[in-house]
Order: sequence, then structure tokens, then C-alpha cells
Amino acid sequence: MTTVLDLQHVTVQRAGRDLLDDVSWQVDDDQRWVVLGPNGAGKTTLLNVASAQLHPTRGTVDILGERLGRVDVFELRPRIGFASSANNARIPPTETVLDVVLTAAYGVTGRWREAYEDEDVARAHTMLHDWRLESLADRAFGSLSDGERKRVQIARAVMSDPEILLLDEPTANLDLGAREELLQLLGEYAVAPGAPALVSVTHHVEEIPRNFTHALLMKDGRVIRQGPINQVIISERLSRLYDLPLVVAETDGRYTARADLV
Ligand SMILES: Nc1ncnc2c1ncn2[C@@H]1O[C@H](COP(=O)(O)OP(=O)(O)OP(=O)(O)O)[C@@H](O)[C@H]1O
Repeated sequence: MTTVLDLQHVTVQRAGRDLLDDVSWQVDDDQRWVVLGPNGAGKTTLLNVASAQLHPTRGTVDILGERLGRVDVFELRPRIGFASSANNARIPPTETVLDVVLTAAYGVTGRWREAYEDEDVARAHTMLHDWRLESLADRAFGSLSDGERKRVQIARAVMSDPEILLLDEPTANLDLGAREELLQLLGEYAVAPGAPALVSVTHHVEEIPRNFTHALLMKDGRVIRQGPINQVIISERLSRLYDLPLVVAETDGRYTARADLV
């Protein structure tokens, strides 16, 4: 077991506000985390720190054994997979799905004059197969549905064989079928041999994939609770998080929540 993320007393201040407030959190390589919390809780800010995009105002951040502030982030970032809708804007809409995934091997978006190794092309096809994108290989990224784009973002993030994979709301805006398809893939990936540590931000307990092991609850920039998922995603804890009486249930590794307002 290796610790891949280690945040100690991390505070991020912007415009006089604490977006993160004294956050301490450790992720080991065999753990799969879900991060849950209301709008504005600081979840995306936390992922931005964990992906070496943002430095803390106070506290220490070690990612893959390297201390932020001491390491060259341009060497560190290729070791971190980060799939987020915010990255969509960087992908040229005319780029083919195959090229969107393939260019990840070179840390660029937009194919230009790179010469690709056969090995990389073969790996890109494997990624398309694993994330059920093979039939879309030649389609322009800009022509895809939201569900297809989400899978392309993840395939791209996984292409460079990251040591930690961060997912920001991977199932947001998906219809029921697309959501369930992606949750199935993520649940399988969570236990796939050689899969990296996973951290997935979500708004809904229904969107937690199977086989996730840990949960972190956030509110107002602070960690409210963290630990093994079956001790955190429970009625009492979520009711406190959302200031609402909630009934949380787990069936076959999937969760549901509803207000208990009868
Ligand atoms: N650069 C910034 N300057 C000032 N405030 C910011 C900045 N970036 C984010 N915030 C604020 O910090 C808070 C946390 O934002 P963040 O995006 O991390 O929350 P979140 O939990 O991901 O929210 P959501 O679920 O709505 O996506 C929000 O109130 C947001 O408005």
C-alpha cells in the first residue's frame, strides 16, 4: 500500500474567503473515494489541489510522494489523470475521438505534427474498447452526446496510465441509460487489475459506482466526515450534511437517498 495523496491542514483562500479550510485527507493506492457535498462546498477546489493545478495558501500537499511547491508540476501532472467537463473547452471540436485519446500520450490537445508510435495507437484503441467508444473512433469530438464525451474524457485521462485518476462529476447531465452505462464501467474499473487510486466527485449518492471504498463529505470548505464508505454514506451523516432528514439505503453496492418528510 502506498499513499498517493496526502493533504495536511490545507487552506485555500481567495478574495478573503476560505474555499478550503483546514482540510486533512490521505488517499492510498488501493482506495476508491467519492467526494460528496452541496454546491459551493469546495469539491472542485479540492480536485484542483489534488491535480497540482492549485497551490494551497497554507498547509502541505504531497502528491505521488512529491511536495507541491518543491516539485516541478509539469513533471508531476502527467502522472495524474483528471477528467472534468471544464477540460472540454480545450479539445478542438473537429478532433476525432481516436486523436483526442491518442494525444494524451503526448500531453497535448489538438493533433498537429506529432509522429505517433504504433504502441501508442494500439493503446488508444484499447482505451476506446475499454470505454465502449470503438464505434466512435472516427467521429468528431464536437458531434458527440454528453454521455459519449464523458467516456472520451475518461479514456483520455486513463491513456497516459496515471497513478491517480480524478473525476469531477463524471455522470452529471447524463440520461438514465448513459449514467448507468458509465457507472457500470467505473465500477468495473475500480476493481480492474492495475487500476490507479480513484477519486470521484458527485452530487448524488445514486451516482456512486460499485466497489468504491471510501467517502469524504464536504461543506463550506471543510471536511465534515471521511472514512470507509459504509460508515459515511448513511442516513445520519447525510442528513447532517444537507440539513434535511434523509433516508439512505444501500443495495448490492449501490446507494439511494430520499427525504424523510412524510
Ligand atoms: N477563484 C475564486 N475566487 C473566489 N471564490 C471562488 C473562486 N473559485 C471558487 N470560488 C468559490 O469557492 C466555493 C467553492 O467552489 P467549488 O467550485 O470548489 O465548489 P463545489 O463544491 O465544486 O461546487 P459545485 O458542486 O457547485 O460544483 C464556491 O462558493 C465558489 O463560488
